[in-house]
Amino acid sequence: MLVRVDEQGAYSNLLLNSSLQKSGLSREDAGLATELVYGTISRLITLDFVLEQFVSKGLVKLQPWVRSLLRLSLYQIMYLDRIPSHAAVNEAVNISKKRGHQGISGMVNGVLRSVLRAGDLPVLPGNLSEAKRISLQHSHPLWMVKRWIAEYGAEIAEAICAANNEPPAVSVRVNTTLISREKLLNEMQEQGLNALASEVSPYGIVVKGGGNMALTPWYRDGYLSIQDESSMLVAEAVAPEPGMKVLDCCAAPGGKTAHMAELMKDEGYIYANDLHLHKAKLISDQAVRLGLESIVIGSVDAMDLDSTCEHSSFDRILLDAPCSGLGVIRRKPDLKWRKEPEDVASIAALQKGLLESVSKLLKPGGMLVYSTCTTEQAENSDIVTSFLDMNPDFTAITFSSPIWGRLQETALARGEGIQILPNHFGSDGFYISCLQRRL
Ligand SMILES: C[S@@+](CC[C@H](N)C(=O)[O-])C[C@H]1O[C@@H](n2cnc3c(N)ncnc32)[C@H](O)[C@@H]1O
Repeated sequence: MLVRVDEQGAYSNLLLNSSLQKSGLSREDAGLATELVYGTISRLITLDFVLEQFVSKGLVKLQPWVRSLLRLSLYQIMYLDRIPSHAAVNEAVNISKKRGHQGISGMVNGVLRSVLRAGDLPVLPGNLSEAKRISLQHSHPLWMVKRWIAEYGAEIAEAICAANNEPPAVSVRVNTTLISREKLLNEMQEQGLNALASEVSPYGIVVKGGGNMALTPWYRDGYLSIQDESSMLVAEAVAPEPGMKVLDCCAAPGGKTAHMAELMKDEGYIYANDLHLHKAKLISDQAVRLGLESIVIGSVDAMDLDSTCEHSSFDRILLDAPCSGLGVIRRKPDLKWRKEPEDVASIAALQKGLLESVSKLLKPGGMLVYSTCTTEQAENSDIVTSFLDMNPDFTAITFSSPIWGRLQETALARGEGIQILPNHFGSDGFYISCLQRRL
């Protein structure tokens, strides 16, 4: 998997899902494989910085599988307590004997044993700038660290990077049309799961060490969906009521659409649209699984919704916009190596156009929620602030969740919305802004 991500640009989350499904590994081994793949990818800059000091001909000259093997082994030595270092080295030597020749296994053995002798790593040069130090120590691209320092200051930038390297918690959203959170929580605890009520969302349960929750009968029977806790706040911010007419402009795979339908007790009408038809189909799969009938699927460019839907006709609109995704690096660690600074500017131009266009479809007195899973103000508060400047008939309103007070204490109020960072609650980075059209 590591070679395929490195060489062919494969997406680690998709590759892991498909490989683990085929592997027949036990729950524990699948968990370890996931940790090894994500951990090695997450810590790439630090691992390569250390390895460069021990591989005399340099990492680029190595065959891809040898480079990946060294990174994987060093990751275990530096970051995992449960695997004894000598076991990681022996395993690496065995693998290199199987895949290569004597010379390669000798080199792998030599490099890793020198690493062990070197003691505590990494040893960083003392003269680094703050940005460079954070980049090397927490393994994030320098441009990203610099952006976060400029936006949030060095201390928060470092906390974001550290949080991004923590394995994400598994959280599920309760389908309250079928069961209450309390009842599902009790069932889970009775079955021996380490399950706790989410402190971020009243619809969430955090499950530790429970493996893949999509394989449980609760998932099959529609009692729960797998969703990040921050992401659960978005439908709550939309606050749709039974009987309302709701538009979800960029809806696939449908997590927030389904949540809105659940909040509406499946009474009313939700038009769930996504540019990509194959992705829009995922929304109907979820709706069927969850027993939700109020969702109607569409597939057009959201820029064209204002010519296909009646103006001023929706009570609520959710624009969960396509974004750079820099708030979800914990779940998709290879994302930090794929993104370029230019990506933020180009997606911001699209977001601005989408917000302007879909806002025409909102009824006077209705509410439009703009959300993204990114940390970048260029995609968040800047978009909302400039929209409000251009549209005086809209005004930003306070998020009406019962946990708003707690959110307000921790998350940042930014540009008429809230910015949740990955270090705030250990959930995804999200931006949410509620915009009301004046009557
Ligand atoms: C952040 S994701 C939405 C996640 C979704 N709201 C959920 O909770 O499951 C953004 C979605 O926007 C879609 N998209 C991108 N550009 C679009 C456009 N111009 N019009 C409509 N959908 C678009 C993508 O296919 C992607 O599924």
